[in-house]
Amino acid sequence: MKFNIATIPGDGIGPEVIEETILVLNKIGEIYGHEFSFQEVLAGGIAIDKTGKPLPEETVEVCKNSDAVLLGAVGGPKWDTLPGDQRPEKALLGLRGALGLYANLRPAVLYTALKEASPLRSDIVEQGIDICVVRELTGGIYFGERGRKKEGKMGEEAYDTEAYSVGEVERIARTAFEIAMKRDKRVTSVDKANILESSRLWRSVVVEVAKDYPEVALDHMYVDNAAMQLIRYPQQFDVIVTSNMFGDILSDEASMLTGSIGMLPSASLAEGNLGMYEPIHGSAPDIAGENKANPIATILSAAMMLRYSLQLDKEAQVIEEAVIKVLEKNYRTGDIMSKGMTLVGTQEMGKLIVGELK
Ligand SMILES: NC(=O)C1=CN([C@@H]2O[C@H](COP(=O)(O)OP(=O)(O)OC[C@H]3O[C@@H](n4cnc5c(N)ncnc54)[C@H](O)[C@@H]3O)[C@@H](O)[C@H]2O)C=CC1
Ligand SMILES: CC(C)CC(=O)C(=O)O
Ligand SMILES: [Mg+2]
Repeated sequence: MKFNIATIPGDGIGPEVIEETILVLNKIGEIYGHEFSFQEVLAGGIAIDKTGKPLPEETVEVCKNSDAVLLGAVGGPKWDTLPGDQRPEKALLGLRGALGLYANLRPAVLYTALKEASPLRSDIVEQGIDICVVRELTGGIYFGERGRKKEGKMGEEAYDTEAYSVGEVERIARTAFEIAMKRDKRVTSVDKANILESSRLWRSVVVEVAKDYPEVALDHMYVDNAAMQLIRYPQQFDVIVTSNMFGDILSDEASMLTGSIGMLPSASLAEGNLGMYEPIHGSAPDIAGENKANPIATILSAAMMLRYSLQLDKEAQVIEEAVIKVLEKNYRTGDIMSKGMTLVGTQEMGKLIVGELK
């Protein structure tokens, strides 16, 4: 079959990890007789440099007309002094909004081969970690009203607004319960309902949605406690459903349980089949251009793309198995390196994974 994939390499390590991922997809195409047609488009800092805008209209159009979107990362120090609404990161929010990508799935799985890379106590690590963070992606404080007021009690004030509607919470809660039904049937809803009105609404809507899923055990946790519990005893979590900002923060934390942020993929899903797939990390300016970035998060994001947008389950599994095989052969990028392992760069890791595809 033929599939049209929009690719957005973006900035920093984005182009490096996307390049390896395209090699993996091309090899999958060759083995299974699919044609992946890649159309590269601009977003982020590179788009600002080339067009003056972080998210050109053409990019949105190409993405809307594709079967799926694969993104590296955007942002970097070069653009840090720009006003908030002109920054590269605005492209991400713009794309998520324009494509209606309200559900962000971030699976944190500790591979057996990487147990030594986890910073957790060995008795905790031995039990294995498999958590799915379901993050609301088109609402909350990243999309709320923001601005500045010239006069405040102590001078100029700045504000950002967290707001959620019943409809927004209901659809993300439903996504989380549907996912839990295919897993261990446990949902933890994370909020700050002891303080925030938006969290109180969130909690009441999640309780209502839960009534449609009597087989799923639901509990609630305040976000500060959840941040601590993730380290103390991660096995207590199966599916975590939470708001845009809490999910952003908790998933970076959860990534470390699996060894590195360079391991965690994500799928951002809309109502239909269209989805955007990206590693959860950013553009990592500190290692950009040095062939040091771990491409596995992006390669596993491509596997999620095959599974969720292209319905190629078998091919997705083949990619995931190839990643495991390379890790079992003790190859490591710097972020997951430990004693006795073989250190490889971004490109070598990509080629090793391609070599394991069967
Ligand atoms: N989805 C996106 O495009 C995102 C973009 N950003 C942007 O990226 C820029 C840098 O942000 P940071 O806060 O530094 O977060 P970051 O995720 O880019 O980097 C944090 C740390 O993790 C390391 N790291 C990240 N990905 C890695 C990989 N694949 N392999 C090995 N090490 C990796 C980096 O070297 C750095 O030490 C900023 O402009 C930020 O706004 C941040 C998060 C998400
Ligand atoms: C750069 C932000 C807009 C987003 C972010 O950190 C993320 O989605 O993980
Ligand atoms: Mg983030």
